[in-house]
Amino acid sequence: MSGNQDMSQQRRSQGPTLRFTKMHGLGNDFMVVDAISQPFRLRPEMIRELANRNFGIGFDQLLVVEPPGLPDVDFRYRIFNADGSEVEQCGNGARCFARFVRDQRLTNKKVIRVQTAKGVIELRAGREGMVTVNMGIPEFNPPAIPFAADRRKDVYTVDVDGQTVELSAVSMGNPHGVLLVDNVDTAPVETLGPLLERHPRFPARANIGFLQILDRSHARLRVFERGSGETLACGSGACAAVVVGCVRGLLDARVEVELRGGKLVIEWQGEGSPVMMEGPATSVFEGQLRLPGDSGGRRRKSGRPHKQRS
Ligand SMILES: N[C@H](CCC[C@H](N)C(=O)O)C(=O)O
Repeated sequence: MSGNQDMSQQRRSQGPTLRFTKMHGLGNDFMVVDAISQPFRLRPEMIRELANRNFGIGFDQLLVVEPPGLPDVDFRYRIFNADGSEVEQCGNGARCFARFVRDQRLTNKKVIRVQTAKGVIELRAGREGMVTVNMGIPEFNPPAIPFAADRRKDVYTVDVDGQTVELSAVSMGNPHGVLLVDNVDTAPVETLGPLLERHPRFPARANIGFLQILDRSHARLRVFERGSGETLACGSGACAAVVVGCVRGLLDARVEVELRGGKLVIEWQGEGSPVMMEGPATSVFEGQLRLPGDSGGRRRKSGRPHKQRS
């Protein structure tokens, strides 16, 4: 589908129908697809078209539910940004994932273990659509983020756009850069966000958080997300910001993070321990669309099912 064609023009080529649910976590919005009960395979250019808010469905990320690839997990959780890139982690998406698999009766468990591209995370469904996620243990070692530095530091200086900025770097399974700002409302998100997202010192690109600390247990945050631009909320970004604030001695173990779309509660007991995130998951509508004839769950030429990545 070329860039200027919209979904309606594609309806003539009668491909498979795809059922999906539109969801969001504090306004960070998702197309969620059950790829267990329906065949599913989308190329990056198709994901970009579907993510388009004028010609497609419109979303920050596509979340895909697949059968587990490991013995001790319930599902596999794949995440694609609006630019079609597949990534390792999505915190707001994890909460919506937990709500989706229960709403769709794919499980009745309250504690759900899901395999992501970077490990296993645990989701716990609570009351009134609230979900708590064990987001795993943050990683500060530069090669593991990845971030180009000869050794780990709490604060790095990075040359960008003719200036030198101070930022911290951490992985929540996905890479994050975090800058401290006086006021998120006036922070240079639109200018520095895209430049740092693609900065050479982040060889896999990065999500860039702008953190305003109000006191030791309250903060405000805006995030320019890798592959999606600024979103109304970023769960892994809130986790990254809190652990950075803790390591720099500026935040306590339990922090309420105010994002443009609402509030998350983040808890972290220090190095080596996992980050816990609690927040809402909202289901907006269910839909279905006709995919172009050359997409969907067509089996590989050899007739074997689409290879499950390990
Ligand atoms: N843009 C992110 C993925 C989505 C993260 C965000 N939506 C969240 O809630 O954690 C990345 O490329 O690593």
